[in-house]
Amino acid sequence: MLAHGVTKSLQPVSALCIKRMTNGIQYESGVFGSYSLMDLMPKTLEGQITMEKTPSYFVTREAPARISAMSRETKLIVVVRDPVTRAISDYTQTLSKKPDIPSFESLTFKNRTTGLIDTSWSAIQIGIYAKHLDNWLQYFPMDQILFVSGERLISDPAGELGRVQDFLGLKRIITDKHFYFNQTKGFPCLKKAEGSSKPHCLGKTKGRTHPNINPEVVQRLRDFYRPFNMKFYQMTGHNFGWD
Ligand SMILES: Nc1ncnc2c1ncn2[C@@H]1O[C@H](COP(=O)(O)OS(=O)(=O)O)[C@@H](OP(=O)(O)O)[C@H]1O
Repeated sequence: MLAHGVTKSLQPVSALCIKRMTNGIQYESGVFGSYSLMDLMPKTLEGQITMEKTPSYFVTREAPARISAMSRETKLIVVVRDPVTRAISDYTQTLSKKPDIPSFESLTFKNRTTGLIDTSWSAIQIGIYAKHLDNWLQYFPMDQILFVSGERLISDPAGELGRVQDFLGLKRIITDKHFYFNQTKGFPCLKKAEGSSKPHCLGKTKGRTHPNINPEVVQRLRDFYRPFNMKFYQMTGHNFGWD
């Protein structure tokens, strides 16, 4: 979005504080003192948009009330992907940091014999999008929330970013022309990085190879998520095509 020249990111230190503030709107620490979310936001001039990115907000129970208290006009953008793939991606990320964790299959079930899924495992819990959205809708109307399809972000990045630009009231200046498909990476990349003439792909931690998961376990997870996905499609008025 920096291509627009009207967007502004938080400074790293502020972003760090805000990230940690998910545990308390009045984040307190001996070093930083006590801040409200607004105090940490950089000043925004007319024509600028301040953006803050913290994936865990969507699943943090206290976040909607706190963000609404800061500004009820805040626009919210959430990237969602098939919750089964999301759970495997989440596991892959943890595995890359802690190679000794138990298998995906054993973490998925509370009881493998009965097929009871462990919904307290965060990799599973996060994908119950309808439940998290319910919490946000207590504070924000649906038209202030944009759900971006993680799948379409890969198959048609310009189209999906078109929706983001429309939602933010920006001119559609990011188009197909900005992207190319990088065969080595297996993902779309930018033809030119910001402030450079060189192509730019996302880093090694984005687009990792996932481990093979037992197809029966994948099927059980598909069955588990189906009703929640249906509810989510109904709430958002958008079929994400995960079933
Ligand atoms: N263009 C492009 N290049 C690389 N990766 C892409 C791209 N578009 C979407 N993706 C998908 O983004 C997934 C990683 O994003 P995350 O949600 O984990 O990012 S974040 O750290 O939470 O910000 C990552 O998930 P994994 O495939 O599981 O690694 C990708 O599938």
